[in-house]
Amino acid sequence: MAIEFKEVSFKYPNGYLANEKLNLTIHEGEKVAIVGQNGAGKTTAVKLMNGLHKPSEGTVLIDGVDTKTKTTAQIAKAVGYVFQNPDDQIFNPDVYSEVAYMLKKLKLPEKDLKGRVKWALELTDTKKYRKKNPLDIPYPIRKFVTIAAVLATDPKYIILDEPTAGQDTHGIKILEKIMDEMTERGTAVITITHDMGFVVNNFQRVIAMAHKNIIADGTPQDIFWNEKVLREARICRPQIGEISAGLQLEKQTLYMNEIVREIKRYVQ
Ligand SMILES: Nc1ncnc2c1ncn2[C@@H]1O[C@H](COP(=O)(O)OP(=O)(O)OP(=O)(O)O)[C@@H](O)[C@H]1O
Repeated sequence: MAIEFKEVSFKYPNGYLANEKLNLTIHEGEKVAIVGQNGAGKTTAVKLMNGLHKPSEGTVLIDGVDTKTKTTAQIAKAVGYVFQNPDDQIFNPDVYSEVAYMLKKLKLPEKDLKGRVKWALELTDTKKYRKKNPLDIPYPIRKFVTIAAVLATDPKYIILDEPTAGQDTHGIKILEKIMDEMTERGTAVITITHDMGFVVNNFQRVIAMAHKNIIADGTPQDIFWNEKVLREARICRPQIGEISAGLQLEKQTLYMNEIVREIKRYVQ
């Protein structure tokens, strides 16, 4: 079971080509970060995954089914997409209704609906806001409300578009807990982010995009020690990597525990 892109290109109605011949496979249960400069085509690519966009050329398959043969609503049952801007997603007058909305549409029995909403609100730490108007709560929490609304539908694949934007350390911890819980349940988590520290701490697979295309797909080590990829995707090596490079350690690393071990070896 997988999301597969085969030579996928996408052109916006104004003729702008935003993705060009993308090839990609993401399996159920995988955790993947997508990184790259602004305008590289990341959001366009993930919208192709859940049918918000259909390819201009090539094929997107969800568990073997061509997205062109399904409506966005049908695809969204398997592939949940959390918008970059929560205000593009939220339209209900209170948090509980927002999280329950899709489940009502799917005609889930009342008991199951309540259980799912409770679970999603607890996992995202938004339960205490359930009676509030989403517009009256701060942006980072509003973002978690939109995550809860998608989690509640229990998708096989979940896309988080820049979930780290505006989050403090507490918010990042909640995000990490959500991603871990989802991958444990076998859900694939696909995350666009500009926070490279978050990437190395949470992902073993990183896709780097630049100029409408995927320029690298590998481990954090493959991505962050490749100067050409860093330059083209206009991304920075995470701080631990910079320190490691600056100190010219024998074993270059991106990870805190490893750099501590390496430095201890020098001072002992
Ligand atoms: N509706 C649209 N019509 C025309 N061009 C668009 C449209 N939406 C996006 N684009 C263009 O497509 C390109 C890719 O946009 P996309 O949002 O996929 O990039 P991104 O990598 O997600 O960037 P960011 O990190 O800034 O969100 C950009 O140049 C953008 O201006």
